[in-house]
Amino acid sequence: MDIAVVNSLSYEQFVEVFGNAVEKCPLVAAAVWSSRPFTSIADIDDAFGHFIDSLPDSGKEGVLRCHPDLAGRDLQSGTLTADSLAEQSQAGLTQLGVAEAERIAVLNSQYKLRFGFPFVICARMNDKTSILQQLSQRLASDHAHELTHAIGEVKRICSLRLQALVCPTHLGPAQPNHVPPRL
Ligand SMILES: NC(=O)N[C@H]1NC(=O)NC1=O
Repeated sequence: MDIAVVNSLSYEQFVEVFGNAVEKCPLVAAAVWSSRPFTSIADIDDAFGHFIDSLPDSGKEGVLRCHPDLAGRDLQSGTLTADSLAEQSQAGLTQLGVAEAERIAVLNSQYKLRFGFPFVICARMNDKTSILQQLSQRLASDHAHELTHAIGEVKRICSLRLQALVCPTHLGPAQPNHVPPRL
């Protein structure tokens, strides 16, 4: 879908297409629709990012709480969203050994107990080793830093989901040696 098509979507259609850009938070897409017309994917991405940043801490925590645990119950019971399943699978989290699965489950519980929201990381930019490392490291963080870090990861996940939905064409003609926008 290109930008012109995105800009032509009704809000119902926009929420249908982008409703899971932020995991299980269609409200974000519903709010971002007001920022049309968009000029590029980067522009859409900025609108999602600004809306998330504008939330109070309780709203940011709410966004995090909509995320499933990595390698958690939803993965085992087959109830992950298609986006999340593809991401967790790419990071190798569907292929964990018994010890690795146990370790991530223990760390996920400790993390939730400490911060009151689940550990969130952009699975597509990591593998199971770096995820386990960062989970241990971030457990030692303080609440304010961790909230900021986790929301940064939500925005990374969102950027990659947007890139998969919108093709990088612009309203103007393609430039030679065109470099796609960095998200
Ligand atoms: N908990 C968590 O990080 N979940 C997510 N990460 C990601 O890349 N996709 C998710 O669903």
